[in-house]
Amino acid sequence: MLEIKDLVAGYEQRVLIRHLFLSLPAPAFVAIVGHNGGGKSTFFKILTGQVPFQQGQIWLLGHNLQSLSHRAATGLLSYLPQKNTVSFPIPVSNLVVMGLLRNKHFLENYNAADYLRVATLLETLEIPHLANRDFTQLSGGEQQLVWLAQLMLQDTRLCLLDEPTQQLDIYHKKKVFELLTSWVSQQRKTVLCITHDLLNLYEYSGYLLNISKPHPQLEVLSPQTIDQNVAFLEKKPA
Ligand SMILES: Nc1ncnc2c1ncn2[C@@H]1O[C@H](COP(=O)(O)OP(=O)(O)OP(=O)(O)O)[C@@H](O)[C@H]1O
Repeated sequence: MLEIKDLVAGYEQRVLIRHLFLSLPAPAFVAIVGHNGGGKSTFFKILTGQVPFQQGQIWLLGHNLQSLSHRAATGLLSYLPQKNTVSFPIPVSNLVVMGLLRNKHFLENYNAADYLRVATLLETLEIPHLANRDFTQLSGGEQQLVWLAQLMLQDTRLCLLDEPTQQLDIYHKKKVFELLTSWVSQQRKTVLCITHDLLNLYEYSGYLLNISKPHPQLEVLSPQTIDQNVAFLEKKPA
């Protein structure tokens, strides 16, 4: 699914990722953790082609990342950034349906079946009441759930989510982690999820990648590895 060999990356003089090796089986849930400014979002920006890397090789579903253009558009992966803004009024269902954009021909309209899929997803996320609301007037947490619905609609094998539970209340954090891990077990998706909510992960299986460690590697998610990583992250960053 995802093979990384000797990745070195960062910005100008500051190297953030040093000699990262990773071999990720599919499907899998991976929690990506680390201190603020440690390079987690940068790692996703490398995978989506927004930030170049200095050294190494990345293979995604058998494709060499450097030979691919417009990766997100190819349908290989979907990506939910940490900050996503909309500056014009738009009903929630019209924003979510755009998750189907890559399946459409130029100028092809969304149809009733598309909107039915949107309605079903909004039900799954327990936000059907938001369907006709103006997105720009929603709370931060409500907006986050709407973006998640749009990402789900893209239906890609690899999903990258940058702090999808950041603004959610306790109930919805739990609900979203349940949903993400169920995509893996039931729909065979591979989900890479940047999060600071380690304490929400005790009951799930998958992996943990701590970008702040000197030699980050996949660790099997378990109460023990969560506790070890919490203890590590409680210390001042090096
Ligand atoms: N375009 C850029 N040019 C130069 N430096 C950048 C750029 N984008 C991010 N950085 C720096 O790179 C470092 C890592 O940023 P990144 O957003 O990857 O961290 P993060 O681990 O996702 O942090 P957080 O947990 O706070 O979201 C930060 O110090 C940031 O200031």
